[in-house]
Amino acid sequence: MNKKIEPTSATTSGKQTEIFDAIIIGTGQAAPALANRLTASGMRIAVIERSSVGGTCVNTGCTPTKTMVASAYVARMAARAAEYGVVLHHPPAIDMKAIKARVDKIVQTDRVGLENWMTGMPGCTLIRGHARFESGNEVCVDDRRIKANKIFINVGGRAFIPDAVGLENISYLTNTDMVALDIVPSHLIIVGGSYIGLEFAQMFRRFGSSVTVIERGSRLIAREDEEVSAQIKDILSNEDISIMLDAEELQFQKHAAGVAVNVKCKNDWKKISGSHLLIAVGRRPNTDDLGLDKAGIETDTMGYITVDEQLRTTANGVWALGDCNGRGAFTHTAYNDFEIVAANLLDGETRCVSDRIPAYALYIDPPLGRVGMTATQAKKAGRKIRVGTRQMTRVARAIEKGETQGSMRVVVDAETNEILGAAILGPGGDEAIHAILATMAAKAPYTQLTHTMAIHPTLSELIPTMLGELSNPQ
Ligand SMILES: Cc1cc2nc3c(=O)[nH]c(=O)nc-3n(C[C@H](O)[C@H](O)[C@H](O)COP(=O)(O)OP(=O)(O)OC[C@H]3O[C@@H](n4cnc5c(N)ncnc54)[C@H](O)[C@@H]3O)c2cc1C
Ligand SMILES: NC(=O)c1ccc[n+]([C@@H]2O[C@H](COP(=O)([O-])OP(=O)(O)OC[C@H]3O[C@@H](n4cnc5c(N)ncnc54)[C@H](O)[C@@H]3O)[C@@H](O)[C@H]2O)c1
Repeated sequence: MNKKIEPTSATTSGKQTEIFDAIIIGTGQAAPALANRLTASGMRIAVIERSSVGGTCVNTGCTPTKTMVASAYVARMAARAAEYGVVLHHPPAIDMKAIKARVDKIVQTDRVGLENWMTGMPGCTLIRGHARFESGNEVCVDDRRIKANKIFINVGGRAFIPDAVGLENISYLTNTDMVALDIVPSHLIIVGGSYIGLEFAQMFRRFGSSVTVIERGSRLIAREDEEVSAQIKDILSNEDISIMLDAEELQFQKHAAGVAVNVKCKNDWKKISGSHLLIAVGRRPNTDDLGLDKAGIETDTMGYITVDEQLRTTANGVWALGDCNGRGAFTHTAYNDFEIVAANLLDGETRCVSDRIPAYALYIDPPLGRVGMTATQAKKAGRKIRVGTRQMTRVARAIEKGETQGSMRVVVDAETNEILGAAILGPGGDEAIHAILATMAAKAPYTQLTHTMAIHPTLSELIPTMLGELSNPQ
């Protein structure tokens, strides 16, 4: 049985102050693991959460969306069943309430598991409410005042809502509303053609919605190389998702169908109407209501907390982890922030945020796995590069699976043979990319992979082949 360690208390200006060894604000993706390490080292800690334990990832981000992506994949394969010689006697239908029930069950299991884990840690007190700094080492939660010499901020972010004509007069959805839907919108209009917009676009198209994506840029998911953006556009267009690029200006109005959007694309105004509108144009950090000024914690103009390489803020004894520090916007970057802070604080190491190799995936189908630099970024950084590519139409496993959209690309430093980055857009691309990530982390030359026997038939077996056919230096 866990032994509970109680906080001590002191009285400051008539108000009882509870004293802990450490405070964690927000139960994002760094907090639970950090709480575990801190309490295991004997500290008494307070963890403060104003909403659902597990934050964005568990409740309104990765977990519900990837659960929905799985349902959307089944819907797609059911619709394509005849191509595989599988005869369905009735056309497949979508039961959105059942999809939502599956999502809710998985989310709840994760959330409750995390909550039980944290409340079961000896010396961990979970406080419900909104935390605000009173000073560099004091935090208020409603009428409770708590103090600690170490404070960790893991407050995450929320959907950014742009200033746009008419938006204040209509109802719109964010990622939080999307994962709570138990109906299929007849026409979903999505503003924003990046991670959130594209994942929801494809899944709701597969559930049966008409979908229009409106993107301000001249291409989708513009952080990627142009060829990758173009292939992603083709994948979505092939499923009859309508895509409007170069949307310089938007105006919103109520409409009998739900909402109308006037879109100015290259000086030409177009009007579309739909039943539902999703705003997916980025995130903003939850730092505007934290009282950071009282603690001397600086932010940039967007509200991201300024941190150094070890994630220390400008206030002594205060760290910021996860999306709120602007150094990453993924669950794995938040978790890596925990690993850096815990290693430096508890294990005597000096790990830095710049040591990590950028890596992420876009969960459309097929998924895009990404590591390191794109070819464009590598060239901008002044590197002489060699590029390898292979289309999925030339990958045996993709052909056998009937999933030949996409390609893989790798960027190698022409002088050092070091792998600088890669993109795998294809079935299992989110998993296969890890072989390249591990090779990069080991700082091994690309020839390490060309000399490794791979398993047949896999997508990964073509990585050495692709590396054996690199372009001339460019
Ligand atoms: C739709 C969607 C899909 C995503 N899919 C993926 C994916 O597939 N893979 C991936 O890696 N990333 C994904 N992300 C991003 C990922 O969810 C975040 O990067 C991740 O949750 C990291 O968050 P965090 O640790 O910074 O905090 P969060 O998870 O945002 O949690 C912060 C917590 O702090 C609490 N809080 C805030 N302010 C206060 C306060 N003042 N007092 C008390 N509590 C407070 C909040 O209630 C919240 O619970 C997705 C995001 C979205 C929106
Ligand atoms: N698979 C994943 O790991 C995953 C999935 C979802 C979200 N996320 C995280 O969530 C974060 C937010 O994702 P996101 O897609 O909302 O934001 P984003 O910042 O990645 O992209 C926003 C997109 O909206 C466009 N845009 C901005 N203003 C616009 C306007 N007025 N009209 C039309 N288009 C406009 C931008 O050009 C851009 O393409 C990401 O940075 C990512 O880290 C990750």
